[in-house]
Amino acid sequence: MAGVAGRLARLWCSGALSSPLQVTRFPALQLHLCGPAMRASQEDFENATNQVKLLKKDPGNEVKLKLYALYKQATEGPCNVPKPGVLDFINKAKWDAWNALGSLPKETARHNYVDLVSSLSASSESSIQVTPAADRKQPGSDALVVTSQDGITTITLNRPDKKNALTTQMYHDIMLALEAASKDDSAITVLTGNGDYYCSGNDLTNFTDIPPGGVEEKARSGAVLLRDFVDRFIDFPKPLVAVVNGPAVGISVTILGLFDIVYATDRATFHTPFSHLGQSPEGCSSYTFPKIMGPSKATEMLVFGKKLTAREACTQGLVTEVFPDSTFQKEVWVRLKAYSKLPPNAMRISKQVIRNTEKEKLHAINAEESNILRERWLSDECMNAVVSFLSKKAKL
Ligand SMILES: CCCCCCCCCC/C=C/CC(=O)SCCNC(=O)CCNC(=O)[C@H](O)C(C)(C)COP(=O)(O)OP(=O)(O)OC[C@H]1O[C@@H](n2cnc3c(N)ncnc32)[C@H](O)[C@@H]1OP(=O)(O)O
Repeated sequence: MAGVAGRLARLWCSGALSSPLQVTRFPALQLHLCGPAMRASQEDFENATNQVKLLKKDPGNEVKLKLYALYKQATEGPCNVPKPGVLDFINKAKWDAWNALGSLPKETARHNYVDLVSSLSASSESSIQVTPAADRKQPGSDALVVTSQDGITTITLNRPDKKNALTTQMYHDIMLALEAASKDDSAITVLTGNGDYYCSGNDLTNFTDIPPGGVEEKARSGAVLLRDFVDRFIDFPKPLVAVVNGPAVGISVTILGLFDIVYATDRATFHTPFSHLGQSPEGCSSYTFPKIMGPSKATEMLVFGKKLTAREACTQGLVTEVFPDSTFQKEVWVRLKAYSKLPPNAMRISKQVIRNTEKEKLHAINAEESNILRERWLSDECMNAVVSFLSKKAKL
């Protein structure tokens, strides 16, 4: 718990709380006790802590301190640490905020925290809404945030400083999240990214963690992971929507052929530079792309690494609809919320009728692509491209 609180504190107190005058004059907290019917569950609370990380608007110092205090009270109870010195402005402001909650019960603090996050989310332009309880496992790291509301489960890639590049942990977490979403009571599942990128594809540092079995072992396990990962998309039983909030690279583009709908901001681009990287197509794109856009356009993308704009990708049929960046989030979520109210069983069955005929073929293609890529990863062409990127000599 201290770790989460620490991260929250670091996240919000680093720059924003640098003015001690500003933070020390916030008014006393207006808190009220709530009855049993108003209590938030532990899961609501955990969802709210995830939601907080996705707020797009800075809520201001006072609110940040309120959140900090409520979080501490909800997780640790009344303030129990020594008061920081008067010159330690930031920690003193935080201590004051926590201490001001007195003996407020943990449950009430949890409820007030959820309430506060909920009001912030409603007023922010974030695409993600505060989530009610959903019967699902949370993935094991902050790099992926899963929320559920209004019949929509949203899986958000949350490594904006690394352009949402996919670590091996994230592949595993996405698989877990898809598994849970396939069983929860949501009607639609969405994959999106936090920050300016949708996803920059495979994290190239995945190549640096070589096990005792050497590079062959690494390539072998990488191919198994890739195959499992793509299999989950092939088999996903409910409508799967990509909300492409910015540029997309590599595997985040190829798997779009397995989504049911792809909405993109006009700022998005679609780039599969496999030859540049000494690699080969995956995500079933060797089959879905020629089918979607014809073999020649698919070759331009998958062999020559042509980067498509959102509008070009829409013309080619890879993207369903493009929205102006300024209204993207609003328009897309209004649309998805309306769709999510349709009868969920009918939607699921209709999706399966559309997709099931291809499933067996897609699994075979996935297996083949993964095998070919395993060999590619051992090639000089691939090694050189990865070393070049990691030594900052090359970018796409
Ligand atoms: C044998 C191993 C197997 C492992 C298991 C794998 C299982 C599945 C594999 C599936 C295979 C998929 C194939 C692909 O996805 S190919 C595509 C790979 N992606 C790339 O090559 C993109 C590389 N990134 C870039 O070219 C540029 O970063 C960018 C995306 C064009 C953005 O450029 P920009 O100038 O705007 O931003 P920065 O470069 O400064 O990026 C900010 C920081 O983010 C780091 N970053 C970005 N993308 C990646 C990435 N894909 N991998 C690792 N790191 C990435 C970048 O280094 C910066 O970090 P820094 O701030 O620390 O310098």
